[in-house]
Amino acid sequence: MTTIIDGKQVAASVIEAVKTAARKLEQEAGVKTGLAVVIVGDDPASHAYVSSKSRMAKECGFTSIQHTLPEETTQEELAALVEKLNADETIHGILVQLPLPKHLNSEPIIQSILPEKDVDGLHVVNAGKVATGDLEGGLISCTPAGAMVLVRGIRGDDLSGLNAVVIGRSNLFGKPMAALLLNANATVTSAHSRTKDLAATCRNADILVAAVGRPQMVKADWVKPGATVIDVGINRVPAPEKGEGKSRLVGDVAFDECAKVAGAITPVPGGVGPMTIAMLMANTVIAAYRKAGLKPPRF
Ligand SMILES: Nc1nc(=O)c2c([nH]1)NC[C@@H]1CN(c3ccc(C(=O)N[C@@H](CCC(=O)O)C(=O)O)cc3)C=[N+]21
Repeated sequence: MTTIIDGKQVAASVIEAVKTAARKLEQEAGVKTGLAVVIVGDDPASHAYVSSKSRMAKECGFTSIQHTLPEETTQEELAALVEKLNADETIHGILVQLPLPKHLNSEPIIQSILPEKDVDGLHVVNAGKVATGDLEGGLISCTPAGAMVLVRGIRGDDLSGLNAVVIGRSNLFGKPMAALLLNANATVTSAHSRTKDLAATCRNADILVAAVGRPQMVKADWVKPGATVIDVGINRVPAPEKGEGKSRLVGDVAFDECAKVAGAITPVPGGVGPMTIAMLMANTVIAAYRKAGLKPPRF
């Protein structure tokens, strides 16, 4: 029997733990956790993500502020807002929604966020801590952190003796994911567009993680029987069966066929996506605990 991993349910239990932690921080230290989300421009998909982040932050009992800046915002204006939020004592987490409009350079903006407020885990200080295995000291990028929670739910905390293959090598996901798996003692392969015989490489994986952005690229004959398959892809594809002009979300894994081979598999939607938002909330309350000089709970 294949386990369909319910990311929504796991995310809901993370959110419950975050709520409890936020309440405790408020009662014991008088600190209300604060998250600032910054969005530039009017891309509808980005606005949808940002409103679900703001909604979730309120549900967790945080102060949630949203800064919506016009498309024509300059680099200097955005940098000035980040500086203001860095200095704001009531804000523990800052998230600048990506991608930014094309005329803005995201890298200096991300690197200007104080590492202790970088709840996206994208600052080089936080990326470096993940790379060196200092998982208690920094903030871990939300999507790989969420994917690891799902992996641990199936395979446990210690991945000794297991082969893990991560397809994709982005700074946003593939690199930190490979580092987290390695840190949990898996034998890790980072596969990518230049990998020779990707299918054979993947068939070796006890844990297969796909983050390439190609709809349904991973096929059943790439999956080792019994493997844990984590699908990080979110691709919107036409769905004429739902009506003209309609679309649906699919992952990087051909779910129906791979589910017949895998031991456990995440669906899209309802897999890694909800975990990303849950881990963002977890990072924010962790940042608030540290600012108050308290040891944060583990999520
Ligand atoms: N600074 C920054 N940090 C991010 O973490 C960030 C970002 N920028 N830009 C965009 C991506 C995308 N992202 C998602 C979060 C949740 C779902 C999610 O909950 N997805 C649902 C489905 C949502 C739907 O139906 O559209 C699911 O997979 O079940 C998806 C995608 C965070 N991102």
